[in-house]
Amino acid sequence: MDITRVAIGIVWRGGRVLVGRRSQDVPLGGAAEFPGGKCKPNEPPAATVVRECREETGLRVRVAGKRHRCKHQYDHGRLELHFFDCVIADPDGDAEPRPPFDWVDLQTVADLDFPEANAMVLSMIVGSPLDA
Ligand SMILES: Nc1nc2c([nH]c(=O)n2[C@H]2C[C@H](O)[C@@H](COP(=O)(O)OP(=O)(O)OP(=O)(O)O)O2)c(=O)[nH]1
Repeated sequence: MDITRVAIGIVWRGGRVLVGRRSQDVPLGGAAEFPGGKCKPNEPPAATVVRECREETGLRVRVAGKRHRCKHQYDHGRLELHFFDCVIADPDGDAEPRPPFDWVDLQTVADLDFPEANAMVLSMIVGSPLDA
């Protein structure tokens, strides 16, 4: 069965992370989400996450490290999810994300309605935040 590779960024700044909301007309519509998306053929997930963060939030990020990898079966397909800790590439530059993305306190993040596949990574980041 086909598996779709997805790369997702946990973008940190001063104890907060970037969170958006999925459109209503896509799978998992209306859920909270970290920036990310599907990997293009032959595209390494670390490159996907930088590209998707730029496309979705307007911000340039760099990968600080791998955080978690898991597989998850949704009704809309089977995914292999690669989660990366990321930081703003230019720490002195503008870090105002494009809506619906916004900076959210880590304490608040765990209460949001993220997709099922995020459950493990959410407890990981709350228990062990990146100092950025
Ligand atoms: N962006 C994002 N996607 C997530 C998260 N958690 C989670 O299970 N997903 C799932 C939802 C989707 O099935 C998949 C991401 O695919 P997508 O459809 O958003 O990707 P994309 O931006 O490349 O979309 P497309 O325009 O090519 O359709 O990963 C998350 O935190 N962020």
